[in-house]
Amino acid sequence: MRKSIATVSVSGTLTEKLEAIAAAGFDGVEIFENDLLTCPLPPEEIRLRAADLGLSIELYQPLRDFEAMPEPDLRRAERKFQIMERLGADLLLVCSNVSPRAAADDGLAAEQLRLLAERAAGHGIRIAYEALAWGRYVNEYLHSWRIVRLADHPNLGVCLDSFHILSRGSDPIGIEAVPGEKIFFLQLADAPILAMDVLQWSRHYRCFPGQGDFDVAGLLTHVRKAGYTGPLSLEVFNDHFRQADARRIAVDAMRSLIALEGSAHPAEAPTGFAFAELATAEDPAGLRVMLTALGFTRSGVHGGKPVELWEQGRARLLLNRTGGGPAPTALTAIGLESPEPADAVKRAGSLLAPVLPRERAPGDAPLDAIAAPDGTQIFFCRTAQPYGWREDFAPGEPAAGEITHLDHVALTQPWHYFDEAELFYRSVLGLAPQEGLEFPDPYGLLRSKAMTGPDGGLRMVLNLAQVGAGQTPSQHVALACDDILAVARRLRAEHPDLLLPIPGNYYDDLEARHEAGPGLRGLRELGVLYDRDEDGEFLHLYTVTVGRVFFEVVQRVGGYRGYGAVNAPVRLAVQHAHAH
Ligand SMILES: O=C(O)c1ccc(O)c(O)c1
Ligand SMILES: [Mg+2]
Repeated sequence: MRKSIATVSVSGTLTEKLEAIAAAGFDGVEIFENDLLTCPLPPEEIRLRAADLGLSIELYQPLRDFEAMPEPDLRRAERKFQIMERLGADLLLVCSNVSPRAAADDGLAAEQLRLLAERAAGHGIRIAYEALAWGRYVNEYLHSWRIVRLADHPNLGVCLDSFHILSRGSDPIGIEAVPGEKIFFLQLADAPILAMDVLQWSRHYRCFPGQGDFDVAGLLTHVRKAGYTGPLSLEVFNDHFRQADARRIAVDAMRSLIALEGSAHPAEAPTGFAFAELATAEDPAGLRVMLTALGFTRSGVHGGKPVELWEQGRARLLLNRTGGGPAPTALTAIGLESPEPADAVKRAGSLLAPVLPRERAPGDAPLDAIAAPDGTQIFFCRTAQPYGWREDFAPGEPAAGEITHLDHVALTQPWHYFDEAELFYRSVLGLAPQEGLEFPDPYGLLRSKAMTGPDGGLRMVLNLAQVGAGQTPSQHVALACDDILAVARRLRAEHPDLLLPIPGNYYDDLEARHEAGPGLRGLRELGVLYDRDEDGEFLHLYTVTVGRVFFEVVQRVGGYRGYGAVNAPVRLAVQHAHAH
């Protein structure tokens, strides 16, 4: 289907918006009235710009508060038609009346819309009538369709907007009863479920399909069944997107439509972590001490690059000293076990992820990599033969210790691009978002969302440092083990300085919340934190930060699926105290 986007969805002047939208590969645009009013170019010039960029102007919007009024304002409508003719747009969006002067009278609304459609026809223009979720009387899509049917004019149809339909909890199955040729336009937006006034929700929190909680794909199925053949057009009002880079947001928008249509290259989802890679200084003495204390050994060195392989069980860490400079240790890459790495990278490319050039010497295993929104490199690879990446390291046997594998990695996301990251991991890696959480930090708020693979094999946590919390490190590698108390005892005995100390108040509260069973005994002395849900228990500890990264050791008991979120504020507060 043709792909379009409303100019209100991206930042900039109208010409900047059009350029960004065209660069992302869209076929058309909806021109939002405010973008035209504030543009110094005459409509004829805008028309030419769009044409030069290969964009068709799909729709002009909106005409407000028109129907069911004491008098229809046809003079205003005529002026809009003239502008549209100069613009080369032949579809006008009329959104349902919000004025207190509107009458609750479907017959009157239909009569006036019919008049409008008749006038529009004289200019070769058609009218798409949209029920705003907060319309005074018309706020359900089936109501707008009843009025359109009553008006019965070939130049009048409905505009369906997924936000208005799904925010009100209307059942989109009713769309199938609307003849496809009477659906003049389809606007798509997603949103997180929020308990707030629907107008505020719509104007500030819309996001692209796949970034929120609505079943936009389900709605699209009904629209297709109805026989709609027009464009898929994104219409997103979002405070962050308005401030972000237009080109980047436009690409994100296009990714959303590709994922929604299901037209990306197919690939099986990664099944787990092959490795996590830390970029580190020339002589990462502190990091080596930390890894040794955690039970890792250096089991291999890369044949051609200053990269060390540190292993314990199936937990694998690469220390990459290529940068060599004084930059602090940072988590810069992850390797994902992929059934078919070449397919995985094709899928990522078809979803507009930047595919990184392969840098490998002859004889090295092929490594396909892409860049995640935060710049983290993601390698699709296989640890096992043939083409196992581990062979490049002349590896010895991994050490046997308590640590068994990587449980999850947590990545810090750039400020205005959290939604982009969520859609990226959802569409490219097949991860499902869990409930978004917010944690108090002594100097701000940390927003966090866990993303999990189909069988729980791959877990990632996306963090967003809100205002003030920017200094708190939240990039970390979580290591799974079967006996966290043994790990904690050894650290406590040999490297007490590497353990993040946990306040006694935390344990007083923990003992108040949970009966002191055998699981809880000794946690206070060892600095181990605890959580429990219906499915199991979770024990975890944190190390101090090395550069910009810290480690977490976790033990999952039973079917516990979370990440110890209740304990995050304690961790953040202690990290602050440590850093200052
Ligand atoms: O928020 C609004 O006013 C508005 C305008 C036009 C639309 O298509 C819409 O969905 C909302
Ligand atoms: Mg709309």
